[in-house]
Parts: sequence; C-alpha cells; structure tokens
Amino acid sequence: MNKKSVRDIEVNGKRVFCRVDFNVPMKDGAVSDDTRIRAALPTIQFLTEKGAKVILASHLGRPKGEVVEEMRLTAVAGRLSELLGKEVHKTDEAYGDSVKQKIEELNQGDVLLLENVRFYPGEEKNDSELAKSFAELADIYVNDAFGAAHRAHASTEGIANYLPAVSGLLMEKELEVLGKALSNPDRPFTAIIGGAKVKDKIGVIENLLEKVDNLIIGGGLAYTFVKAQGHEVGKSLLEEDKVDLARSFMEKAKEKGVKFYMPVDAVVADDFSNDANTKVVAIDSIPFDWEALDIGPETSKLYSDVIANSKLVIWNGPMGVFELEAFANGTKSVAQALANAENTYTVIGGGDSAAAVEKFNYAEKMDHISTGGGASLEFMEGKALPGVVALNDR
Ligand SMILES: Nc1ncnc2c1ncn2[C@@H]1O[C@H](COP(=O)(O)OP(=O)(O)OP(=O)(O)O)[C@@H](O)[C@H]1O
Ligand SMILES: O=C(O)[C@H](O)COP(=O)(O)O
Repeated sequence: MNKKSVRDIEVNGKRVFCRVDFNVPMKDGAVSDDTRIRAALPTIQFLTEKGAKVILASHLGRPKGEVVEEMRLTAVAGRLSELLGKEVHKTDEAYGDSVKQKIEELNQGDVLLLENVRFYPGEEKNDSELAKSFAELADIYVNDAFGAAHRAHASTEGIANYLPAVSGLLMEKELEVLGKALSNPDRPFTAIIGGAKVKDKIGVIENLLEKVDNLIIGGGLAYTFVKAQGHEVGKSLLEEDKVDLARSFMEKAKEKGVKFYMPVDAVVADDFSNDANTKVVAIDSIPFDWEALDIGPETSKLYSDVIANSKLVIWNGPMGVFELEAFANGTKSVAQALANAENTYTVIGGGDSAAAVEKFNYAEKMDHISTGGGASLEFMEGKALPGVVALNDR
C-alpha cells in the first residue's frame, strides 16, 4: 500500500485520534455482535503498547446529527474494556473543553472512547470546523475504520487535513487483501455476486468482469439475468429495466472469455415465508405464480465445484433468502464450499455474506472477512475511498 500506516510513525507519548468503525448491531442496550470491535483490537493494542494516549472515535447508527440516547457508545466502551482487559474511559461528547480536559488526564497507554461522532450535524457534512475541533484533541490521526472509508465525513476525511494521517492495521489489511485480489489475483479467480438487486451491484459486476475468470450469479438479482436468458421468472424479484443490462453483461463475459455461471434450478415458493409450499424446479420452469427464493441443489453443486477449482474467491451477497430456514441451503452450501476449499483463498465482502458465514459457523474457515459492507463493495467497484485517499502517502 502506498499510504503510511501506524507502523511508519512514532506514537510514543503522542495523543492519537483513532477513527474506528464501532457501528455494531445492538440489542436491548447491549452489543449483540462485537466482530468490528475485535477487528480493531490489533491497532488499539499496538498504540497502547507503544505508549500512545489513544482517543477512539466512531459512529453508531444514523442519528442524523442529533443526540439519540440508544445510539450512545457507552455499551461499546464496556465491551471494548472487556476485550482489552483494561479500563476504557468514555466521554459524553466528542470534542470541546471537557473532552480536552479528560485527554489531559490520560496516561500513556490509556484508552478513551469519544461519544458518537454522528450526534453532530457537521460529521456527515464533512464540516471543516468540526474536523478542526477533532484535530485539536490530538497530535496524530489514525484511520482504522475501513467500514466507513467510503464516507467523506469530518472524522473519516476532513480531520486528515489538519494532522499527520496514517492508516491503522485493520485498514491496512483490508486494503492489502482486497487490493491484491483486484490487481494481482491468483487464478482461477472467481467472484460470487448475490443479494437482492442488480441495481446495487452494477458497478461491481462491471469492474469484476474485467478481472475474474469465473463470475457466479445468485440471489434475488439472478432472476433479472434469468429473464435476460429468455425464461419466465414468475413472481421472483425482477428489475425489468435492467434486463438489457443483464444481457449485455452476459455478452461482455463471453467476449472477455469470462465463464458466467447462472442458476440452473431454483427453490420456488408460493409465499414469502418459512411455512410456504416449496419445490425445486429447473430454471426454465418457474411457475408463473411462484417466486424463486433460493438456488436449487444442482446449482449449489455446480457453484461448489467452481469454488473448489478456484485459487481465489470473493463473495458478496447471499444466494437466497438465507434469513428463512427454508431458503438458506444455497447460501449455506456456498459458505460450506468456501470453508472446504483448502487451496483457495476466500474473501467475504462484508454485509450479508459475512452475516451468513457467521450464522452457519464457517467464519473461522475463511481467509478474510471484510468488516466493510458498503466500503468493500465500493472498493470492488474500483472506486477510490475518501477515507483512504486522505491519508499521507509513503
Ligand atoms: N431470491 C431472492 N428473493 C428475494 N430476496 C432475496 C433473494 N435472495 C436473496 N435475497 C435477499 O437479499 C438480501 C441481501 O441483499 P442485499 O443486496 O441487501 O445485501 P448484500 O448483497 O449482502 O449487500 P450488503 O453487503 O450491502 O449487505 C437478503 O436479505 C436476502 O434475503
Ligand atoms: O455499517 C457500515 O457499513 C458502516 O459503518 C457505514 O455505515 P453507514 O452506511 O451508516 O455510513
């Protein structure tokens, strides 16, 4: 990576403003999934061990510039403290004199978590005054919030104008893994794209078609491609206005010599529920009043074989409505094939695919699970991430 990291600078005795992505799921006031907190530990521990005063900042949810009590970071500080095995100080604000005072009182190696930066309207507007107020708290800026790197906000981008700005270890790892996949992949290189809508995946499909050997399509968006093949899709998800685009992707794949894999069968249901009547049908035989909610067993087998014969696989988006047991098999089989593929480097592109891998207990078996949903998607689209661009070059 051509950006400086925490490894390249001296942090001993320095106040370090470290932006992390602690935007974690909460339930009944407690953190219900601490993956993102655990992912930030290496950087936090690196900084504390080197004798920095660590000032952590994050957003949680979308409070839209106002204080929302349930979106305070107090419970997150508690969980972080358990994971670090040491006290984590917490302020009820994210800048200002009382915060400065607290920082003044920190010893080297101490950790302080600021309040949710999105309680301030200036955060999402990337307001320069707010960015300066954050910068006044510290000597160095570290961005470890890969999950929020696609946002140009005051704590992810603006602040980098006023302090030496470097990446954290998580940020560095995410960029290295995803960057290598896109610039110098081991081959055969396979991308699996699922999820709900073609509309959300246009950019990523376009970009990956230039890079991969195999492109596998699944999930709700597959049925727009099935329609483009000339089959009827019944009540399945369909974006009529994207059928031509889907066809052009298939043509482009052919031109480029990319193998384009589509479902050959599907699990169809007469209702969007776990208790629906279901059956497996060939892809050209979806009944007009049923909807396809998962890939079928033949497709699962086909996709698993492609995965087993790949050296590198990137996966973004579930193969079916995996939240419902009746339509989880396709997603589970892809996760299992990835887990079993011993000579394959497996990258999970965050969001729902990461949730699915966790749910089916295959997380340990994956080589890299990105902490970024939207961020990894934008990266895979080939877009520059503002939170990365803003960091100092090597
Ligand atoms: N055949 C299908 N019909 C309807 N919905 C589907 C189908 N297959 C998958 N889905 C739904 O798609 C949703 C996930 O798609 P979505 O595009 O929102 O997320 P994603 O691809 O994982 O992206 P992100 O990384 O942003 O979370 C899931 O909730 C899943 O139930
Ligand atoms: O959860 C995420 O993808 C990141 O934390 C970014 O959150 P946002 O979509 O609310 O900006």
